[in-house]
Amino acid sequence: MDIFLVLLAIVTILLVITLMSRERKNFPPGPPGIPLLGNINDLKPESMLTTLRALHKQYGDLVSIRFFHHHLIFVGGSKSTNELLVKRGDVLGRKPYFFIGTEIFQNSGVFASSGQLWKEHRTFGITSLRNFGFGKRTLQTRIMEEIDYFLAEVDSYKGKPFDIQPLISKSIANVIAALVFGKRFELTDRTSAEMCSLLNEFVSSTAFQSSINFFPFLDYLPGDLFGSKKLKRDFDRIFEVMQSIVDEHRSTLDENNIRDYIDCFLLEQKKKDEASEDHTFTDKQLLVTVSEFFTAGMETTSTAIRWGILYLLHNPDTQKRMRKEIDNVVASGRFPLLDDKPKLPFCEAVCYEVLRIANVAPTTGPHALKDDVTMNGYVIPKNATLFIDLDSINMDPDLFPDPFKFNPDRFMSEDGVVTGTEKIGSFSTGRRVCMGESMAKMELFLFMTSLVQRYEIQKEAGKPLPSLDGIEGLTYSPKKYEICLSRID
Ligand code: HEM
Repeated sequence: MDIFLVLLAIVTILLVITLMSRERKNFPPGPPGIPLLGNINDLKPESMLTTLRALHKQYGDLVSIRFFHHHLIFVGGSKSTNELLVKRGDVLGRKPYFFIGTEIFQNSGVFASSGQLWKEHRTFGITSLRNFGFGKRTLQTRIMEEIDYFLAEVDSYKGKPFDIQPLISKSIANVIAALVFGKRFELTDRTSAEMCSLLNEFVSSTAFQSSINFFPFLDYLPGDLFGSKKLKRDFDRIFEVMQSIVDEHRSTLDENNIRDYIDCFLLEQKKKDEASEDHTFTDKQLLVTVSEFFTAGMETTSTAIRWGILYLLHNPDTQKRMRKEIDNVVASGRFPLLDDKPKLPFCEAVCYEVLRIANVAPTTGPHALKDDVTMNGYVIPKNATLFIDLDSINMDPDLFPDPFKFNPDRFMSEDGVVTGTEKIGSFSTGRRVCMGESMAKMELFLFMTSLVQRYEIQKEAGKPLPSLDGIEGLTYSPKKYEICLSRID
């Protein structure tokens, strides 16, 4: 009898999966996959880039992948992405289930939230952070201060080979920390080093397309094959540190001296509490938003700078040309600034080429639609998980001929002006476009130009050039490498 029941249960489950995984008419095309299991063999997080490139080549802008009964739809290409996210505007609905967003960030914050909560806190975040320089030129002063510390630390290596990752992470973390926490950490600070290391590991060791993001039950299996338990442990520690920063702010909050984003939030919370209003300015919302801003603001930009240094190492002529341009415009004894940018078009073009070719965010995070959407003759169902494949824009040979070649001149017009940068897909587009785009571009330009002005980027004598292959995770990051930075005096 028991065996009969078990068999019946198995057959029922298989039947349900089969029925749920049946594709409707005009479903976006994709590889056929194994019955019931779907395409679990076709999309491996560690080789997602190459797989998605091949799938778009074969099937076009819309590609569907099935994990058991669950459909993932990848929208690629500039035209289709714009059609969906810009022309149709308000198509994105509630965030679908994904482990990181649902279990770790509890669908709070900005990145992991949706609907009214997302709208309110995206707007509040942008407005509050702007008071402290976010997206404004006044942020330059903060970045230049950090560059001073950064270069002093670089000097201490005296041209000897070293891994620049921890230093870049901590320096970039300090820029966002100034806006969000109102303070910078010493470059030797152990907590800051621990946060950066946990977050770097988090983004390189998991992917939005990992099975744990679609099948919550995997977290309950014994052991930690899918890394979900470690992820929870690491975030418990990150939240613990963030909570202590929030507590410190709460105990020293002064309405007449608002220091940073946390203060703005706490003040808003207090006002709403005092007015006995129902509101979303909860402690959980604060903790998650602060952690998201810190993660998004630190990891992506520092990864882009690391790619930039690596590409310059591989392209010494580009370094020389940047340095010549800087030396012609910037008097010795000071660093390049944003006001110099119009006179440093090649340097700016290099930054754009780094953003394009490095593909720091190869796909967006998961999204879902409010309703079924018909496009390019296919129907994208609202219960599918949707990803925008930004890599397919940045590597589109029609937009960027010979896309795998590092060629900053593709962004230079014949009369030496920066051009064509709007074609880049790196920050996504539409309502969910990256909140920190202008900050990231500012940091990339200022860090890269100051570094090239002062040092020659070289590989360690006798060693081969480090690989330009990256590690696929939540972001696409370079493998660990060492460089020598020899001072130019
Ligand atoms: C090179 C650097 C960066 C790249 C390539 C990048 C890329 C992106 C992309 C592609 C998205 C869209 C994600 C999606 O739709 O799921 C995004 C969202 C976001 N980014 Fe960035 N980002 C960078 C730097 C920054 C910085 C410096 C911040 C500073 C706070 C930031 C904050 C955010 C936030 C909060 C979101 C979520 C926006 C929303 O869902 O409304 N990013 N970023």
